[in-house]
Amino acid sequence: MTGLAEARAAIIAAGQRLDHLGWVPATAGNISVRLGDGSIAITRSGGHKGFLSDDGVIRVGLDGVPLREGDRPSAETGLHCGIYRRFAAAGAVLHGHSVPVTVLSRRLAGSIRLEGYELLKAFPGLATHQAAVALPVFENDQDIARLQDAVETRWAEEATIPPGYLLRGHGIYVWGADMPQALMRLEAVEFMLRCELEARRLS
Ligand SMILES: CSC[C@@H](O)[C@@H](O)C(=O)COP(=O)(O)O
Ligand SMILES: [Zn+2]
Repeated sequence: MTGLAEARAAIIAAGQRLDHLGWVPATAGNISVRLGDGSIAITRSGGHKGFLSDDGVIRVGLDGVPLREGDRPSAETGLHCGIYRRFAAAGAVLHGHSVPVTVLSRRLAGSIRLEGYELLKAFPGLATHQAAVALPVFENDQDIARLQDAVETRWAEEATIPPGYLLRGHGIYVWGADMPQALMRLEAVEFMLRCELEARRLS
C-alpha cells in the first residue's frame, strides 16, 4: 500500500529524471501516484518539476479536489483523475512536453501510429515488434473538464486503449501500474516518437 512519503519520493525522482531528459521545460509537466487509501498524490501547480520538494506534492481525491483547503494541485489534475477512475490498475501518471511530442502532435491529428518497433514490447500485451499501436491525439483545450470529456468519449469507442495519449501541440500523458512502469512506458514512447521525427526529416 503506497503511502504519501513513498509517493513523494517517487514523484520527486521522476521529476528529476524527466527534467534531465528535457521533457519538462520551464514549469511544464505534472506527475502523480495513487495512494493506498484511494487518494492521489500529485504535483502542485506551477512549480519546476525538476526541483520538487516534499511540499511540491499534495493530495487530492479521485474527484480532483484537494484534501487540504487552499492547496493548488496541477492545473491538469482532472486528466490524472480521469485516468485513475477509468483504469483501476493505473498507479502512476506522467505528463511531459518533449520536442518530438510537441512537433509530431502538431502535424498529426487523430492518432500517431507506431509500428514495427522493438520497443513496442513496452506496451501491455505486445510480445513482438510485429505490432502497431495508435496513440490518440486530442485537440488541446484549456478547459480540462471538456478535454477529459473528449478523452472519455474516445476511450468509449476503442476496443483496446493504449496507456497513453497526446495533446496537440502540448504534451503527452502515459500511465502504468507504478512509477517504474510509467517511466518505462514513457521512455519507450518518447524513443519511438524521436525515431518518427528523425524518419520524417530524412524523407
Ligand atoms: C509551462 S505552462 C504548462 C502548463 O500549462 C501545463 O500544461 C503543465 O504541464 C504544467 O501545469 P501545472 O499546473 O504546473 O501542472
Ligand atoms: Zn502540460
